Amino acid sequence: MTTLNQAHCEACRADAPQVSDEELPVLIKQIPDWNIEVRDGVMQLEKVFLFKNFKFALAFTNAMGEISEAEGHHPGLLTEWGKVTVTWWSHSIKGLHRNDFIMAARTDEVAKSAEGRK
Ligand SMILES: C[C@H](O)[C@H](O)[C@H]1CNC2=NC(N)=NC(=O)C2=N1
Repeated sequence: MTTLNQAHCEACRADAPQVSDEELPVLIKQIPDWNIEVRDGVMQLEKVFLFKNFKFALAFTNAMGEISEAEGHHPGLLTEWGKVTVTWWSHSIKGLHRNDFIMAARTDEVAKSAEGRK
């Protein structure tokens, strides 16, 4: 079975199913440091990554842009001095899809090799 951080996103179709109540605890266990937030009724995955300064935060942001473009699935990215807040959800279904868990795991992989982590 492919682990989340080696998987790839499928196309975001408007009729795709959201992650079920049964799948959610199984998937969230695989990305242990991510939080579930609900904003305007939309369930999202969120995690804050800390860096030594803005330059390193911006470099991580740009690296996230690269993998997002490659996968055709994009996060919310709040880039501040010393930290980046990454938020994943599927706009097309206004909630969480397996793609979001894949990209959260891929985000952790990018962060592992990012310079200037705190
Ligand atoms: C046309 C384009 O591929 C779609 O709008 C993609 C772009 N990136 C996306 N990213 C996210 N997070 N959710 C989407 O539904 C989504 N849709």
